[in-house]
Amino acid sequence: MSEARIIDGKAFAAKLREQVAADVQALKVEHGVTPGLAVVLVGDDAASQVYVRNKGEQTLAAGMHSETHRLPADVSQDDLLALVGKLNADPSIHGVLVQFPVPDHLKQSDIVAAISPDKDVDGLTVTNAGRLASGLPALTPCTPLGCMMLLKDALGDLRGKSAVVIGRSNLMGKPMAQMLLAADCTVTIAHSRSQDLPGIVRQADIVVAAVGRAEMVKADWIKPGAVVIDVGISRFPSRDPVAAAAGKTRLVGDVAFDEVKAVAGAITPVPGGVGPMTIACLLANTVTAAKRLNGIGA
Ligand SMILES: Nc1nc(=O)c2c([nH]1)NC[C@@H]1CN(c3ccc(C(=O)N[C@@H](CCC(=O)O)C(=O)O)cc3)C=[N+]21
Repeated sequence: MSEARIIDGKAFAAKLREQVAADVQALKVEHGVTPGLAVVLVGDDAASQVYVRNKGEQTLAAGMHSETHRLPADVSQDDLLALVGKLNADPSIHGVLVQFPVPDHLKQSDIVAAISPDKDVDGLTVTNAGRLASGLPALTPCTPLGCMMLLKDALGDLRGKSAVVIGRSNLMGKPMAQMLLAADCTVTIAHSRSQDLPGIVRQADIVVAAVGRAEMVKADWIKPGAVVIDVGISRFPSRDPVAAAAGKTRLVGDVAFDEVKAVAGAITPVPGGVGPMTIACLLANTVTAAKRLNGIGA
């Protein structure tokens, strides 16, 4: 058995962003529409600051309109919902995203519910979850969408494959399972309460790990040749003590990469796998939303 192919999510995401930029250019020239994304950040969580800055930069680089709204950590639910309402009504904005997590006094589900489903580029509203589950045109969550693109690239046809999704969050596990099902996979959703998780995962041609437990998925869980997609991102202090003292972190996925790559057929690394796809898919979803809001075929 040879070593797994390492799936280069960073390169794939760069190509997808080029495609998005070309779509944006065509929308501007042919329809006079510039897709616009508004990101709302509450408080000053360090990781969120980095993600939101990256989103803004990549949105601009694709030729789109970008707005970042920074609100204080103690903002009231009413003030936050008022901003979401304003963005829903703003014709220059086609995508509205509230960065999570939000401080404890705010209710995530109520915030999501306030976002117009047609501008819900995170695909988190009940309306979009229902559309996805019903096979209707939807805006779908960016991370599972990126995983599907990588899987289709790695495997071509997914029909009839056995897929195991580890994790059942609304943001990742559930929509991932729906997308795999729509692609005619035989889908199992496993989670922290599943009995014999290793035994379940060993059946899979496709493993998507999205539990948020560092290096939980081991080599002896993997059927030889399986495609392994690692969605986990855990942060630890850098191995270099000097860098660690300066606050540098290293990212670790849900998969024990070094051992699993000896068994798998293909595997995504962390970082450089699914993460970059998430932001590229956010841009793609914003273009999709802009087209639909303007009645342009999409
Ligand atoms: N409303 C909302 N929508 C989100 O989509 C959302 C969110 N809130 N809150 C946080 C999570 C996390 N997330 C990531 C985006 C990009 C990378 C990414 O680009 N990761 C790089 C590394 C980045 C680094 O070095 O920190 C990689 O994996 O190679 C990771 C994670 C989006 N999220």
